[in-house]
Order: sequence, then C-alpha cells, then structure tokens
Amino acid sequence: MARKFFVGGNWKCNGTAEEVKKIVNTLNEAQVPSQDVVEVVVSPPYVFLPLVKSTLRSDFHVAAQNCWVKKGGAFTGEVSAEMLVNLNIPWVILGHSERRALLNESNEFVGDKVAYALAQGLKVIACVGETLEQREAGSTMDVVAAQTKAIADRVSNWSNVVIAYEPVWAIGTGKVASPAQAQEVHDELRKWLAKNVSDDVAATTRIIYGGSVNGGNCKELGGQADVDGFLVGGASLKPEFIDIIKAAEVKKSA
Ligand SMILES: O=C[C@H](O)COP(=O)(O)O
Repeated sequence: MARKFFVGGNWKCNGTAEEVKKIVNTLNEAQVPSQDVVEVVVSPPYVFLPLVKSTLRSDFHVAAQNCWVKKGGAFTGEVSAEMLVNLNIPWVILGHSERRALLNESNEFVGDKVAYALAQGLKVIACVGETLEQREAGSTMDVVAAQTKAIADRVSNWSNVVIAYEPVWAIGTGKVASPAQAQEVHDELRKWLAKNVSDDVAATTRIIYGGSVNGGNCKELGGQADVDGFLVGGASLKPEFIDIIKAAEVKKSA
C-alpha cells in the first residue's frame, strides 16, 4: 500500500484572529493536488481551533498542538483528548521538541500521551528528533529509537500514527537537514520499525520531515524515498505553504 503524502502546518503559538482568517482564506483559495495525493492538516493554537475548523475547506483537516495525558479533570490549563474528540478535531501533535525541551516532557510521558490520544480516537503526529549535541556525538539514531520505543511500548495499532522526524537543530533555524541526512534517518527509523514493531507497520507508517522546510527545499526533500511529507512551522504561516503542499506531486511522478 502506497503511503499518502502528508503535509502538516504547525502554527505554534502564533497569530491573531485576523491573521488566522487571512491564512485560512489563502488556503481555501489555493489550487492543490487532490486528497488522493496529499493529506493536509493545519494546527492552530487551541483558541483558534473552532474558528479554523468551521471556516477551513473540507479537504484540509485540523490538529491540536498537544493534549493531556489522561482523562480531563483537575488539571488547570490542560485540554483533554476527549474535548478534541467532542469538537471533531481529528488530529493532535504530540511530543514536539519544544514541549520536550521547554516543558520537560519525557519519552515515557509522550508515549503515554500518544497511547491515550489514540485510545480516544484521535490521530497522532508523534514527533521525534535529536539535538545538535546528540547528532555531533553520533547518537542520532539512539535518541530517535528511544523516543520511538517509548511509543511502540504503549501502542499496538499504528494505523493512526504519523511520525514526524524533526532534528532540533533544524527547527526554526533556517538550517534544513540535507535531503541525504533526512533520508538516512527516515530509512533507519523505518528499519527500526520493521525490526521492533512489524514489516507491515514499517511499510505503511508515514515518516514526515520537519525543520526549516520551505517552498525552495521541499521538492528535493520530498523526493527522498522514505520522506512521506512534512511538518512545517514558520513557512506554514505564509503563502509558500501552498508550494510545500504541491511538493506531493514529486511522489506521484516518481
Ligand atoms: O513543527 C514544526 C517544526 O518545529 C518545524 O518548524 P520550522 O519549519 O519553523 O523549522
């Protein structure tokens, strides 16, 4: 089964209601490949989810940027998976490196969140990736494998999981991984899944790349055999996000 190209736009903690409406208008007017070719998901901050959900074209979907690790209750400031399901928000991003680093989310905590969100019926974009220090120490794959293992230990059905490989040193820095660097980790990760989960999960799970993806570098990155799409930060707030969605065509013609 071919893996459908996936393009996620992570808006992070950005935007006013006016800016959000503008971005949605741009997306709604864009000519992009059909849903058979590319799955597009945008992830606004929580407060804008209802606005985006109700105004975005129906062939694009929405994701929350996080959710709580278990059922809601006395957890001030948190949003539960059940609430997202209640609002028909189909996707959630979990384990983003900004949350791992700034909010001390451990591999185990992220694994628990992924398992809980999936059990509630959400689809999950699970993020993994190494820091520059870890890359320079030669431990990229150990780090990425440990992050993925914490998910694999808790999840048996991978059909609603997309893995986002996001090297921390490439996020928001303009220092994009080279196509060869991205392909190398994606390939290793797929082999890890084959060995530790199953050949079927390895063959069907989408592994997308994130970190300084833009309209200029997306085609070459997307042309790599094991790069199944992108998780885009900064450029997802700009009209060039449309060009990144169109990079899905490179797989069609491959
Ligand atoms: O989730 C998206 C990533 O953090 C990438 O962000 P960026 O495209 O701004 O480097």
